[in-house]
Amino acid sequence: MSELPGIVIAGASGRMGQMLIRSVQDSDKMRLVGVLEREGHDWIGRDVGEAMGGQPIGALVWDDPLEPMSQARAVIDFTAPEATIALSHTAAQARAAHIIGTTGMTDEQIAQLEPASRHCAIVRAGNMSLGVNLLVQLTKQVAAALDEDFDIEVIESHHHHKVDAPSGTALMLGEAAAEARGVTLSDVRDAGRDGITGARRKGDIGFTAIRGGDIVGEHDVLFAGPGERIVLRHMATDRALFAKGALKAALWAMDKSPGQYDMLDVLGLKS
Ligand SMILES: NC(=O)C1=CN([C@@H]2O[C@H](COP(=O)(O)OP(=O)(O)OC[C@H]3O[C@@H](n4cnc5c(N)ncnc54)[C@H](OP(=O)(O)O)[C@@H]3O)[C@@H](O)[C@H]2O)C=CC1
Ligand SMILES: O=C(O)C1=N[C@H](C(=O)O)C[C@H](O)C1
Repeated sequence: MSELPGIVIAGASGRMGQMLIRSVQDSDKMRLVGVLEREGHDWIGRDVGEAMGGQPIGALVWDDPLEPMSQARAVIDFTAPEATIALSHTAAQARAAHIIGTTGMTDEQIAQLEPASRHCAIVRAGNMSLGVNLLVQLTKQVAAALDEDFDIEVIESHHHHKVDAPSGTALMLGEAAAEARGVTLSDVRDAGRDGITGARRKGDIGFTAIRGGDIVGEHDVLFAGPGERIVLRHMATDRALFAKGALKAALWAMDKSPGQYDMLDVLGLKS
């Protein structure tokens, strides 16, 4: 029996789920003990390698999370808000680290993760890439250096399947800018302009969401001031980037005390 730590992937048939399964299979630091899909999904009970159209890999698709998670040190979860909240209870019960990439969670849903975080480590980030997390820190630096004569806009582009807006990453960047300015994002957030909106309110942080084609994920933070503009940009061209960050977070979190963490903790970028 392998000594490598066991990993479970939730949302197995999803875009990120399948990418994560391939990444764990390619890793020599962890082993896949099972994957999760929702009750009634036609992959349930099958070997996930075969379900994905390839060779069997010895990991089954489960609808009962407790079974595979009893053998796991971490579960990686890129699904949907309601699925993530339900899974947090099982991760807590199994004392497995819960790595959450799911975006689109409301403040109320995020608060519902707190009881689980008393029993296991939770790492949650709207973007698991090194580049975006560096961009968060750069955004803080630039926003702190400029006054409100510079209007801040976060512009994000994603594929046409994406269901939430603004993206989790855009919100991370907006939070970073707001924190650096000493304001609360909900007080200055300006999203979804349409019609006679009135002039831009000084100090607002605006969000624009573009959806189209197969764009993996692009984020600009624009600082538009009198006579000059600064644009900080990240462009993701491959979802493997997010999977790489998630695997790093899983290895990091499995030995951590219960609590809530983010990718700045994992990457040692906290200022
Ligand atoms: N933090 C990061 O770095 C990144 C985060 N993301 C986020 O990850 C999430 C998933 O993205 P993506 O893979 O593109 O989406 P997909 O729609 O391709 O996959 C979502 C998966 O979650 C499952 N799922 C959805 N709702 C439920 C539910 N209620 N119960 C159980 N399973 C459920 C789906 O199953 P079914 O098909 O049966 O509905 C599917 O397998 C999104 O929130 C996205 O924004 C994406 C990339 C990077
Ligand atoms: O849904 C996606 O695809 C992505 N979602 C994340 C987000 O909402 O920011 C991260 C990445 O941009 C891809």
